[in-house]
Amino acid sequence: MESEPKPGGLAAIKRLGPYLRPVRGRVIGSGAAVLCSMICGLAIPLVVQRILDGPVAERDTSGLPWLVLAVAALGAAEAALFFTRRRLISGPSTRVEAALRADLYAHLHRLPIAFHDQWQSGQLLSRAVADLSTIRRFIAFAGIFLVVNSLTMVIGLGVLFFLDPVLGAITLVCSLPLIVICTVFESKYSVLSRRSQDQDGDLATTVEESVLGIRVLKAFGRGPDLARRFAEQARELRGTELAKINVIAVLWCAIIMLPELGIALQLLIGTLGIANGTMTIGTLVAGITVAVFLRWPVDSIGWLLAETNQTATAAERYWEVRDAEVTITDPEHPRHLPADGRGLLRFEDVRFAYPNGSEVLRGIDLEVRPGETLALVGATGSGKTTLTALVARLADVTGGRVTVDGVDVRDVPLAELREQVATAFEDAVLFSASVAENVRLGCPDASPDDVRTALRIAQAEKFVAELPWGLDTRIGEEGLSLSGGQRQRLALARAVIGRPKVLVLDDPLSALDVQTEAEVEHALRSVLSGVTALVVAHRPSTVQLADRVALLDGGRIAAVGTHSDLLATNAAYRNLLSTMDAEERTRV
Ligand SMILES: Nc1ncnc2c1ncn2[C@@H]1O[C@H](COP(=O)(O)OP(=O)(O)OP(=O)(O)O)[C@@H](O)[C@H]1O
Repeated sequence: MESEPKPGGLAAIKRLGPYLRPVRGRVIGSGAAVLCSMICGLAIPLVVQRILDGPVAERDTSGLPWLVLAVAALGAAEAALFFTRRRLISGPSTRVEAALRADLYAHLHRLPIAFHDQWQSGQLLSRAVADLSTIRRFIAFAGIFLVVNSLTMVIGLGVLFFLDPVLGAITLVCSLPLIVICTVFESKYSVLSRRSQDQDGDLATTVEESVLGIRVLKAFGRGPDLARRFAEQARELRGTELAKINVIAVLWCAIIMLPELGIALQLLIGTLGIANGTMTIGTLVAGITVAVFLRWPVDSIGWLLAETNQTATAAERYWEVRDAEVTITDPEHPRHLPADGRGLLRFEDVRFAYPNGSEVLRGIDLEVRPGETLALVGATGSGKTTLTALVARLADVTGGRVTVDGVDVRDVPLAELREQVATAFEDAVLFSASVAENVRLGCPDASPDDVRTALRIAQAEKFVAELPWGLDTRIGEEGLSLSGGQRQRLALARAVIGRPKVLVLDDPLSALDVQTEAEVEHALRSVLSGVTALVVAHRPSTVQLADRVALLDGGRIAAVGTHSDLLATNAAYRNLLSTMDAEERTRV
């Protein structure tokens, strides 16, 4: 996922404006506090000049206590204002980070499956965590100091010109090359910064995939291969980080050398001026003190520019996700599913093509009658999963329409549609939460009784009761501590708990033994007799439990009928069934 930075990284930072607006008072207050603190620091050399050219030069200490008090007061104010800055900014910066993160997370949920198919999860993870931390640091520190330190440099130069125009001119001339060097640095560093942040995302993807797929990797002994790939990616990232360090090192060299050169020149010219009587000792010491005070604002510029660059890249990466189009949205003129509808599911001349592929479905006409269980069979890759995804609008048809009780699913508010159409997938994903919480994902308002009924329907009640804390047992990340069959039964319970009118099961029974599978199907049919079910079947045993079977071939429904009719009349169906049979025997 590597890409060169687009021009306008600063525009990406500017777009964060609406998030900063509610806290702008505190951000400006924090900037003002640190600027005043800097001004206090810059005023101290002016008092020092008075002390040297007054009490010290004239050996008269009468005015000394007030001048010393002024230095102490300015020092105390400088410290207090610095403290105020930190107190003012810490709340707003973390609040902006939290709001950006919450909006990103909500957007990720609204984005269609097609988006998630194309994006590596590690890239999303690094944007949601690392990039947003970079943005927070910028708001709390780098952004404010970039402005304040630039102003301090201008004010400091003004003070130097006020003290002595020659001292001011020396500092100015020594600072000008820095602007050229910083511009060159800017363009080089932004390319490297983007590369390293993308490589960081790739690294996160590898870690995440390895952890999720740890069983497969162990079973196939592929751990060392992955470790090598990880080491290679880590090496690439290290290379980019080293290149970044090299660029910064050149910048730092200039940033340190030029002001030192300036101080040396000030000492030379100043000493000659004192010898000629054109400058006082107080002015020279004050000038040098101001030049030394300006070291931090000047020194920090390199680092602050690096942070700004990194933030521009982070903001760009953030907006890339936020700008991704939400293609599956609520209809403008919603229609509701009829309250007395019984779940008549129809596919009318349905066509579908993936954005980067050819047409998978080429005119599907199919009806699943209310209360009927229809098994969908077809060769691998024939489009069964794709077809099932269209019912709950996990993807939208590219032609034709899908209707539930006569209403186009695209006209139904998404929340209502997904309440009435429940889907259980082949890959039973469970979350790090209790059994009850996992089941309740299908219907957040469900009572404990509803949870138990759903578990009973899915034939999961018995094994859940045997878990150490029953319904409250937390199941590990993705439910890894449960067997495949147990996970699928929980996923099934989650699908039925909301008592949907239409149930779409994408082969959710594949990991169950034949006996348990039959029990689950039997329970499903007896308890939810009013449900219309579309079941992707990979096993003859599942097919036999359905009322009718549809054969998907070449992007069309090649045949529909009862299992026995199709067996008797359709050669392609017989062939497919014998393949399924052979596969099932090898599995047993
Ligand atoms: N996200 C995607 N982008 C592009 N093509 C895809 C995508 N997902 C699936 N396909 C392609 O669409 C076709 C149908 O895939 P689908 O998963 O619907 O088939 P299936 O019949 O469910 O297969 P199986 O029986 O193996 O589960 C396949 O050729 C597949 O490669």
